[in-house]
Amino acid sequence: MAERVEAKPWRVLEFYSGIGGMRYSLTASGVEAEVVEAFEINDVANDVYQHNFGHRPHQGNIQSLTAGDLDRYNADAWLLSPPCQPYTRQGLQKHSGDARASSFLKILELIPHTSTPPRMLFVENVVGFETSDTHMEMIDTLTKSDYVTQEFILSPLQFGVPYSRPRYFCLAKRKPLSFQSQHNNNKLLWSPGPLYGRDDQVEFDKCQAEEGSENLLQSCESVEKFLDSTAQVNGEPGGFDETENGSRDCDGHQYLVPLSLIERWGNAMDIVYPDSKRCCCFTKSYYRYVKGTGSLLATVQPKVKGKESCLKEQRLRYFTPREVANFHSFPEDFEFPKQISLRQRYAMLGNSLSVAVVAPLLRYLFCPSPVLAVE
Ligand SMILES: C[S@@+](CC[C@H](N)C(=O)[O-])C[C@H]1O[C@@H](n2cnc3c(N)ncnc32)[C@H](O)[C@@H]1O
Repeated sequence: MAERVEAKPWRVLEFYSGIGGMRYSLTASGVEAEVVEAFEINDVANDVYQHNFGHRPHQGNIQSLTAGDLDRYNADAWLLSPPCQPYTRQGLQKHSGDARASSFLKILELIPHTSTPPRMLFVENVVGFETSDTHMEMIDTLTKSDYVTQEFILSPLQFGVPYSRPRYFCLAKRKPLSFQSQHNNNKLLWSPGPLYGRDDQVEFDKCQAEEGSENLLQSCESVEKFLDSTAQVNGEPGGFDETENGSRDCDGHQYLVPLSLIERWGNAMDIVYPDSKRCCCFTKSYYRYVKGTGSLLATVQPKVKGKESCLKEQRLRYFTPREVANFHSFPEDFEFPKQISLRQRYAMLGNSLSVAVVAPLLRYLFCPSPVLAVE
C-alpha cells in the first residue's frame, strides 16, 4: 500500500444520512474529505438531501448491506448516526432488543469481514447510549478489530450556541493511527477541551454539558441571533401542507401557539425570550406536542419574565424550521424543497444534529492527518 497522498481527500461513507447534518459538519470541519456514498431508508429525507447536495443517497435498509458492498467504496471513514429511539430516556430503553438497533449492530459486525476496514469511525447518538448493551457490543467489536476509541458527551452550549442538546459521540481510529491526546483513549469525556489541545477541563462537571452552568450560559450568544429576521411568521409563502396546518391556523398565524394549548399545557411549556441564553432540545415531535419537545418563543416580553406573567399576553410562538436549523448551526443555504410539509421539516430537523458540535469532533478525528503505514 502506498503512503497516503496528502492532497487526496479522505473517502467517507455517511450512514443514516437523514437531511445531511453529518455532511454539513464534515464540510464545516475543513477536513479534506469526500462523501462517496450516503445511506438512508427514508425517501422524504432523501428528497431534502438531494435538494441540498445534488446527490440522492442510496435508498434502502442499511441492514441489507454486505461487507462486499462496502468494500467497493474503498472508504477511509464511516460516519454513523443510527436511530436513537432504542436508547432515549422517554422510550422503553430496550437497547439491542429494539428492532431499530439491529441495522447498526449488523454494520458493526461487518467490520471484521471487510477486506479494508475503515481507518476511522464516528458514531453519534443520544445520552443513554453509553450505558446500553449496544454500546458494549460496539466497543467490543471495535477493540477486537484493532480500534482505539475516545468518547464524548457534548452539547452546543459548550460551543457558544444557546441550545441544550447533549449527545453521545464515539470517535474510533484503527491502529496504527492514533489520537492527538492518547491519554484520553478509552475515556468518556464531558469537555470539548481535548478538541482544542486543552486537557484542563476534562473533569468537567457532567451537569454542565447537560444543563449548562451559569458561566457556560453567559458565554453563549443570545437566542435573538438565531431568529430568522426574514421569517414571515404570519405564514411562509408556499411549501406547507394546508390541511396539516389548518387546525393550527390562529388569525392566519401558523407559528402562534393556540390559546387552547397555552391553557392546557402552559405549566409544562419551556418559554424563552430573545435575550435568553439557552433553549431546550427540539425533538422530532416539536409542533405536534408541546411538552418536552422544545422551547417556545415569547414575542412580547413581559415586565416579569416567566410564568408569573400571563402567558396569553406573551404571544408565544413556535420557532420556525429555519430557526431550528440555525440552532443546529446548519449553513444559510440549507433549505427544504417546497413540497415538504411543516411537520416533516420539524421531524427531520429533530432527528438531525448540531454542526457546531460535530464539526470540531470530526476535525479532531481526522486531523492532524496521520501518516498511514506503508505496505
Ligand atoms: C438519528 S437519524 C440521523 C439523522 C441525520 N444524521 C441527519 O443529520 O439528519 C437516523 C436516520 O436513520 C434512518 N434509518 C433508520 N433505520 C435505518 C435503516 N435500517 N436503514 C437506513 N436508514 C435508516 C432514519 O430514517 C433517520 O433518517
